[in-house]
Amino acid sequence: MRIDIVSIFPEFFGVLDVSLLGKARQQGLLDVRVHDLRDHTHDRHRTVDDTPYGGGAGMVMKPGPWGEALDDLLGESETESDGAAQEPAPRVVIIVPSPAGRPFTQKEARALALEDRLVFTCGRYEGIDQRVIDHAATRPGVEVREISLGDYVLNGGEVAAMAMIEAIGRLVPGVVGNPESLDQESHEGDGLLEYPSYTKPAEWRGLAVPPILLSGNHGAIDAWRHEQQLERTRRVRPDLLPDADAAE
Ligand SMILES: OB(O)c1ccc2cc[nH]c2c1
Repeated sequence: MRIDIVSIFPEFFGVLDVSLLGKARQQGLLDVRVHDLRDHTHDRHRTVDDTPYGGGAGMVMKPGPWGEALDDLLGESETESDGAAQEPAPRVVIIVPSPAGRPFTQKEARALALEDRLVFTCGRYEGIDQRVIDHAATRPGVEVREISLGDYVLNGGEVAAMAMIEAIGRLVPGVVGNPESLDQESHEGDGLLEYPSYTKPAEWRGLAVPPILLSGNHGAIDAWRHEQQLERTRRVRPDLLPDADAAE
């Protein structure tokens, strides 16, 4: 999978050189490229924002630099090209982190992990001129998704993009050493929250590991873990319960 990230803070993504995703990049499982939006400005101050039409507080990111950045990544759209016959455009999903977007879910992370190419456009200020998003959607082979991390507002799209890239990248086949470990996580499988985990020592600060986990009875352990998932989900996220369990 190739992932392109466009931001005015490219240094923000240095962390993608380390840990699991850094190893995946070295192994060629992920091809992550970070681009500075200001490389697509042409004035001395490398300006990327301006005042909003219609008034209001804050600044809006200018369409020009974004249009050129996406042209650079995706090739010029048909309205700019000479209209000559082209090969079918490869599919690309442009992800626009936005508090006005659709909530990001593990289900969407799984789907996006199957894509060949993602482009993250990280806005700042009051956001990106809407025409950038509208025009991007007309590009051949491009799907644009405005996605929110949750019902809160960050200062820009970089943190949201980083979270989504980690959630998606770890699901790309080969990135996580033991793919079975992904099945037991929250929001996977039956959608319940994960059960509590314990490791040595058997007692710590007067707190013992639940005896069932030391029994060696794996059928009973599985049953106990499922009940723990149900109890935790009822307590913390009843909205995730299957209808039958919710009625209890
Ligand atoms: O909360 B967010 O996910 C988010 C995303 C993008 C921008 C751009 C300016 N503020 C933002 C907030």
